[in-house]
Amino acid sequence: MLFKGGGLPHESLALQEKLFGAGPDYNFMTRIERFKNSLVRVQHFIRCCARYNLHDHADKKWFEGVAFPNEVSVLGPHSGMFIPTLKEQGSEEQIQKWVPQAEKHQIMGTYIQTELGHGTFVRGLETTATYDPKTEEFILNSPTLTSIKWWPGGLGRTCNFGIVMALLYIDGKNYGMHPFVVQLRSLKTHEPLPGLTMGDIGPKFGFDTVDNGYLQFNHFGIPRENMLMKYCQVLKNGTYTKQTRNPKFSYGAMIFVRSMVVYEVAGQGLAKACTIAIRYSAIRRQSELKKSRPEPQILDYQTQQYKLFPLLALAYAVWFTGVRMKEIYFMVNNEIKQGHTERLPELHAISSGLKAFTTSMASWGIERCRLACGGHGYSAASGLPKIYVNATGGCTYEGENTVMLLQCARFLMNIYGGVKNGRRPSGSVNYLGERISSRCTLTSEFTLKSLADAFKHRAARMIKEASERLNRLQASGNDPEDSWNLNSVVLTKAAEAHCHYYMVLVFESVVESVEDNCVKDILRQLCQLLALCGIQENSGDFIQDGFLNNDQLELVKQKQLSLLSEIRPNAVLLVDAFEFHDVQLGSILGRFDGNVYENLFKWAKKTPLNKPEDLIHRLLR
Ligand SMILES: CCCCCCCCCC/C=C\CCCC(=O)SCCNC(=O)CCNC(=O)[C@H](O)C(C)(C)COP(=O)(O)OP(=O)(O)OC[C@H]1O[C@@H](n2cnc3c(N)ncnc32)[C@H](O)[C@@H]1OP(=O)(O)O
Ligand SMILES: Cc1cc2nc3c(=O)[nH]c(=O)nc-3n(C[C@H](O)[C@H](O)[C@H](O)COP(=O)(O)OP(=O)(O)OC[C@H]3O[C@@H](n4cnc5c(N)ncnc54)[C@H](O)[C@@H]3O)c2cc1C
Repeated sequence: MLFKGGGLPHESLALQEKLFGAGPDYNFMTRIERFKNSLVRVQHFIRCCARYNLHDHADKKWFEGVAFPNEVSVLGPHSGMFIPTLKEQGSEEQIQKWVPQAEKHQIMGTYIQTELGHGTFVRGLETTATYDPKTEEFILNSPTLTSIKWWPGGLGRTCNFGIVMALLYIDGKNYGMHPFVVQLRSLKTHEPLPGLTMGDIGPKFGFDTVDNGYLQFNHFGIPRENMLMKYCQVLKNGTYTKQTRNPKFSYGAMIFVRSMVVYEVAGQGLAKACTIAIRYSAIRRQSELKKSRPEPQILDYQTQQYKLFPLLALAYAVWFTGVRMKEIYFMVNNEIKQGHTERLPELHAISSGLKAFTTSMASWGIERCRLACGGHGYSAASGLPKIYVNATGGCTYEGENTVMLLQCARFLMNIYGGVKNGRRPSGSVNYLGERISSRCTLTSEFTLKSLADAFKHRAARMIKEASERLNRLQASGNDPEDSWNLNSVVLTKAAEAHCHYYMVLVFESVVESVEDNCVKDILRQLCQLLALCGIQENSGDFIQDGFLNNDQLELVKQKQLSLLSEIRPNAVLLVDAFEFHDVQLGSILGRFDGNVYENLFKWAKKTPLNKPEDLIHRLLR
């Protein structure tokens, strides 16, 4: 119950739906079959929402976790981007017009921003929306090959609406990127409307159940009322007005998804992979530890523990950080709605940084879980390939990770520059205003405070050095842009150090808040392991300025190893505590009942290659 709280009733309801749990095995389907099967489940999900009166987004999420295990359905872009953008960027009238239809799934939408030629550089997008006061329409056009919209989820076959990000032109003047609500397909025939060329972009690394698509506009007219007008308006006569608000408000949908991805993608993905690998390691027996004794569970090998327990600690850390990230998003977004925009830059920085840091760590961790399962980990029956291909997409979509770290670094450089000029930082960066201690106080007790302080020191030092290096590059004659580029590796590492510190701090605060002493002790061990592994893996960062000495590093190593034995008795319980149902894991290796071998054999017998098939038979005869 540490994790699920009020969500369980909805999950149990979803698990009762036969269509979700049973049905054909995903691994034996072609891409088209996977896509069709997902659509069937989407329709059933929509029926369930009506039947069980599921309106609240969180309630639906619990349901979705069972209906679409380890995959994104076309409902992802619809409920994760289309509806939030309508709500955040639409005027009251626009919200009244479209949101109820969208929430009842009478219209299905997506978020259409990326183009063939540009994804990262939003200011480089080329699609135009030119206002014509005579017809009171915006004319959407794709002027070049590279301006064709490319990637939006659900665009290929499913969605009949989309929010299109396009450059607004009035009277020859470019007003920059704005969001437009565009009907794409007929509500009767589902055919693309005249003036639109659209389809699916083809097979991908993962995301098989989503029809990521392309869209080319050929002078396609939409009513004036379809520009989302909460922050900027175009009047009938073509007059452009805007509130004196931050132009980056039109990037709000991206901040929202980045904030959610930490928990929904990185936290969930890694926790599932750890559940599979640790349960399987308790079932699998191999080799000899002692002569003439039964083969041990592979989880008893110290090397196996060394592979998996740090990932378990990381899974807990990312999960808690994801929950905190969501809370911060909703808190700051409420402030923004009330006109207080002061914390927007910090929200942008921390959501960009954590999205990048946690999805990269989770991808790496899921792959390590697969390796830790040996041969059976390589089989699709492990469930790990599906978890990996979907989670690793999070490193690219919603802002490529390096680019996101650089956004975070940009904020850190601004703050550090301010501190140098006497400003006091606050929130997640308040430590940049503190004096950095030059020696580490770490002792063999390894209190969580002393561990967090070590990460604080590392982050503060790396940010300071990145800033000083930037200044030196400029002082030696490079212009600001070249200096930034020549310093960008150092900047990304400073941003990672900041995110790492943030994650350790969140974990520490969760441990401190737990009242049950037994649970607290176990979580403390995990938090210590997370921090100690972070120190060891990045030991250069901690010894470079003499902060940590060799004796302390030796203590770190010793404690890390002793924690492995301390965590071992609770390891399986710690993954059971995530409370993933077998349907959500989709893994034979990670089955709750541990009945791995019998089910692997049954599963292999069902593989389509074992069915009589004329051509294969003729070729082999
Ligand atoms: C409900 C549950 C949800 C579940 C979610 C999980 C399920 C997922 C399902 C869906 C699956 C996939 C969806 C994927 C969808 C997409 O990928 S949509 C496309 C996303 N595209 C991107 O993310 C593009 C990335 N690029 C950018 O964001 C920007 O172009 C970039 C920030 C890189 C640069 O923007 P510029 O305009 O060029 O800005 P700069 O000149 O660099 O900076 C100017 C200042 O603006 C600040 N800034 C930038 N962005 C923001 C922002 N979003 N908010 C606030 N402020 C911002 C920046 O820091 C600069 O500030 P400064 O001048 O330093 O003070
Ligand atoms: C599964 C998936 C789903 C998606 N869904 C949607 C969707 O629903 N709607 C939508 O609009 N888009 C969607 N996208 C597109 C996605 O948002 C973009 O692919 C993403 O933002 C990365 O942009 P890019 O492809 O231009 O990468 P690129 O920018 O071309 O990245 C390539 C390399 O260049 C580097 N690079 C680029 N710029 C810089 C820089 N300034 N500094 C340093 N390095 C740089 C990157 O770090 C990277 O290594 C989706 C993508 C994927 C993979």
